[in-house]
Amino acid sequence: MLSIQTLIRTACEKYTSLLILTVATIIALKLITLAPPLLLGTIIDTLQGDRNPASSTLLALTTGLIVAGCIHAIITPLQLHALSKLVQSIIMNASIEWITELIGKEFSLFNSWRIGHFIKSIERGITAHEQLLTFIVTIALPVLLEFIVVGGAFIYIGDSEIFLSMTAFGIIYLAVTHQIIKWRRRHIDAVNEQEDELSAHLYNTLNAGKTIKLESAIPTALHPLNAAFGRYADAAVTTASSGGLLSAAKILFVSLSTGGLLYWGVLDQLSGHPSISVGQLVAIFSIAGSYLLSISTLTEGYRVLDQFLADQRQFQGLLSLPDFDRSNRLAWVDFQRSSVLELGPCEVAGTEPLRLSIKRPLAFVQGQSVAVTGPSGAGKTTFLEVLAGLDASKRDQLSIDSVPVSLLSGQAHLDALRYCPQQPRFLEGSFEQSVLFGGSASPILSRAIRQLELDEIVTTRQVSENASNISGGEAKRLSLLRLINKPGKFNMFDEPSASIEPRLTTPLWDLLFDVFAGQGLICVTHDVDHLHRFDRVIVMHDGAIVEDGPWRDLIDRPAIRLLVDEIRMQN
Ligand SMILES: Nc1ncnc2c1ncn2[C@@H]1O[C@H](COP(=O)(O)OP(=O)(O)OP(=O)(O)O)[C@@H](O)[C@H]1O
Repeated sequence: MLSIQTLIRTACEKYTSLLILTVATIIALKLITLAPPLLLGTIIDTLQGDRNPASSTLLALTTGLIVAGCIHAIITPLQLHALSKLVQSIIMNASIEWITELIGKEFSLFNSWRIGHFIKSIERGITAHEQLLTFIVTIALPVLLEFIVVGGAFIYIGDSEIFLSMTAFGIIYLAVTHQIIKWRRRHIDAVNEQEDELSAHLYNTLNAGKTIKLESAIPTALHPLNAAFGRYADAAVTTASSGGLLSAAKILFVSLSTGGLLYWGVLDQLSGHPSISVGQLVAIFSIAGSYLLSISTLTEGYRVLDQFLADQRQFQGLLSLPDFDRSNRLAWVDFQRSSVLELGPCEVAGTEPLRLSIKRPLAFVQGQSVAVTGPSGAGKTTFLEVLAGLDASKRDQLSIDSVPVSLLSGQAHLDALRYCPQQPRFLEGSFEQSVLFGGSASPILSRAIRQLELDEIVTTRQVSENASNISGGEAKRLSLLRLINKPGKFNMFDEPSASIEPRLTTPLWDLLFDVFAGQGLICVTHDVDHLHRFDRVIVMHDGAIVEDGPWRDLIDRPAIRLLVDEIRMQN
């Protein structure tokens, strides 16, 4: 997570010329805004002081006033362009960095994240940084510059006491505002929490939108969402009302300070020996007014800063979650030609019975093909994910050629243990992008594409978002290509033949046995008709391994026959 200092350092080091241009345009704007009140004051004094003022002088002063307005109009878009370019460049790079970091988190987190909630937190984290940078460059820095410029102007006019009194009053105002902002923080947190909740409900509801409509269940489905809208509205009202106090403080500050200033000016004029002319009074009043407004804008910036810190804390929480690839792991290991994957006794807890309970050590030889079967909910996917090293808490018990997987770098781990989940997932775009995720095609791929009858899709189509333009069976077949294209030492498929039409089931298994002959092939499958083709079959029930051996040795056992009947019925 980027701290405020890092944001500022990035602006100074990487975007120096943009920063200089932004600051220069801001200074120019501040200086040019001083011109109209000073010129106006001079015009008034010239008109008042001289019975026959030179018309050329007055016309020159008036022209100066108009020219100042024109310069102001020219610099403003330039300043906005430089500012937004600076802020957006920094935020874009930071956002890319954050998302890369989040994608690199542990596998298990991807199951637990509530996507809508998560998206909202990221969005708010990014917006907070954007607002903070804008605040620093457009408010904090200009107010500092204005302090110097206005201070100089008042000293020049000879009224430094007025300037000091205004500044002291501004400091009191900021202190009061600080107390209000501190008191308001819990309301802000509450509204943020409700906003995240709302986003989570919205995502879930829209995700299930098609089914909700099919079941005519809109009122039921919208109930939690509507309740979330209600809670958000309540929290938003409280926050907005508490924000009213800040507005009241601002109005009080501006009216008391400008009123006080005018009071002093009027008394000065009435004294008989005024220390300043009417024109100077107009100029002072105008410059001081904009200075006081800038001080009140500072509080708005402070409110944003406070919000930023809250969003930063939440975002920091996400970024501090454990990474999959930690440093000091072995980037490269000289594995044996035919490796052995071993898993020690371990358990994965869940609802009773245990999701997985491995009582004895297991070994998988690379040349072996292994099927994992059992009824639905037996723990097959849980087991396969442990074997693929996706469960961080079991990586110490998992080893390849006696090297614990926990010691391997992320890349070495994922190159050795390849895993194809049950649910096909794609990126959007061309075949290489969407299916191979940017990888290049190996020589074996064209044969696999032909055998799985995917030629037409691969050559003519682009996979759309959510793969909505291809069928479920096509998606499943396409998803298998990744491991075929880039096999590892052990290749694990979760239900490779699920959703595949019966006509293509045998060619699919033929392909897998052919491509992965002599390499580790481990498949979770309900496809009992093809179990005899595997060297070894592991049968699971209630999270435990109940049988393990060649299918021909297992098939005649009465318990296995019963399980096979159960699996066939579920198919
Ligand atoms: N994230 C989770 N938290 C808690 N329990 C879970 C979780 N995921 C799955 N389970 C439970 O763990 C058990 C094993 O699930 P698993 O997905 O491993 O079964 P499976 O044999 O692959 O089932 P299927 O053949 O239906 O895909 C099931 O009872 C399931 O309800």
